[in-house]
Amino acid sequence: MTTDTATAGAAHAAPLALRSRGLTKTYGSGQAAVTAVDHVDLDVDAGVLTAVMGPSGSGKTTLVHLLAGLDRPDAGQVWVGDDELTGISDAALARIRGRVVGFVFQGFNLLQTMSAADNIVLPLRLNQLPRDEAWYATLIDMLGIGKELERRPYELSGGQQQRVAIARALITRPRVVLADEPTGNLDTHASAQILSHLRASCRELGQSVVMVTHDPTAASYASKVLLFADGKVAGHIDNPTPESVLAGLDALAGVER
Ligand SMILES: Nc1ncnc2c1ncn2[C@@H]1O[C@H](COP(=O)(O)OP(=O)(O)OP(=O)(O)O)[C@@H](O)[C@H]1O
Repeated sequence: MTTDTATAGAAHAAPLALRSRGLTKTYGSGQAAVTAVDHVDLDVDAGVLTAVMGPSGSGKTTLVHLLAGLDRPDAGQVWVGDDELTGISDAALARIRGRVVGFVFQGFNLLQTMSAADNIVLPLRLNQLPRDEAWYATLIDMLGIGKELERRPYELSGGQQQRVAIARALITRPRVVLADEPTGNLDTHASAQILSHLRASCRELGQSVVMVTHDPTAASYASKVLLFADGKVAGHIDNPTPESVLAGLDALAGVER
């Protein structure tokens, strides 16, 4: 992810999964106003895993909700590929969002009355998209959930549920998957598995993933870490390691090492 100042709509050498210009969101008004996202320009490369890190309250969740079209900005624009998510009707937004954006949010509810398999294909039904059996089989195989398909979510472990949620996010082949703390409640082993799957879906399947995390180890699975502070992009780290991420966060907080 870069913060270049290329004009919106200009040709780019590398394909972009996601783009924003002047993205701004303020909560409240008057003295109580908080600008959670403050004129953010982003270019997210296609086919890579990007992590977003920063202090609590810096605006990360607000940012991914705006990028996903789950929330409306006060100003600015968002594009997923060539589709603009801003400045369109709710109906048009829902139509685009259902087809081009996938979500993996912490505690994102799987429907308990449905089997894992039915949960996974639900976005296809909701968006009247055809089922691609080969793609379904690829996802089940990559995520290792072949034995879990007929079980209900409450019969699955947290890690298994999260893998089902990832399959559901990927089933429509969305251009972008946005994930908010996708490993927040998982143990180290389950986290490593989920992150490997997300990274593999980028490397092997050309998926683009933007993931908010507080965990430097989780962030080190990404190709790029975006550092976010006070609603703004404060820098980024290429090819991150847990150490370089910690150093970046310390620098952000003004901590000497
Ligand atoms: N619905 C809301 N109403 C009012 N203020 C909000 C709302 N949602 C978020 N905020 C405020 O906006 C700022 C950014 O919040 P946000 O949740 O985006 O931060 P974050 O970086 O994701 O935080 P954390 O890492 O703690 O989850 C915070 O000051 C928060 O209090």
